[in-house]
Amino acid sequence: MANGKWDTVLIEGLAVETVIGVYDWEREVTQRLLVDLELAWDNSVPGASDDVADALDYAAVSERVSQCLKTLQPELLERAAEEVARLLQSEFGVRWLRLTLSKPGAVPAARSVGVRIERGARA
Ligand SMILES: Nc1nc2c(c(=O)[nH]1)N=C([C@H](O)[C@@H](O)CO)CN2
Repeated sequence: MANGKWDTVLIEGLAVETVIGVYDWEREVTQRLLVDLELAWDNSVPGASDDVADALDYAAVSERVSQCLKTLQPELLERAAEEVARLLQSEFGVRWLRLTLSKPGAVPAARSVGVRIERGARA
């Protein structure tokens, strides 16, 4: 963040049911993805105004991310992550983000598998 603040807005464990996967059977079912987001935002402005219009509205972001994933129906988690990152930057003006996409059912022997990306710059 240009003003030296390192504030974030968090979304943790956002569950989205969608078609995702590379195998034929995966194109016939929905599976649960979990989305974790750290989004750089200057929280001092809404902290002073107490106005949600100054905040990064985590409810609006959650709704849009969920809609994106349900529509995209990608094969790879990597593709899903890139598209979500792109919309957060272009539609919500997020300058930096860390995004984790988990697919808890994908590897039965693992608690979860997934990808994590960071995009943009804090400063
Ligand atoms: N790096 C990745 N590896 C794999 C992915 C993926 O999205 N990214 N996907 C699959 C399959 O769809 C898997 O989830 C089925 O269990 C395999 N590897």
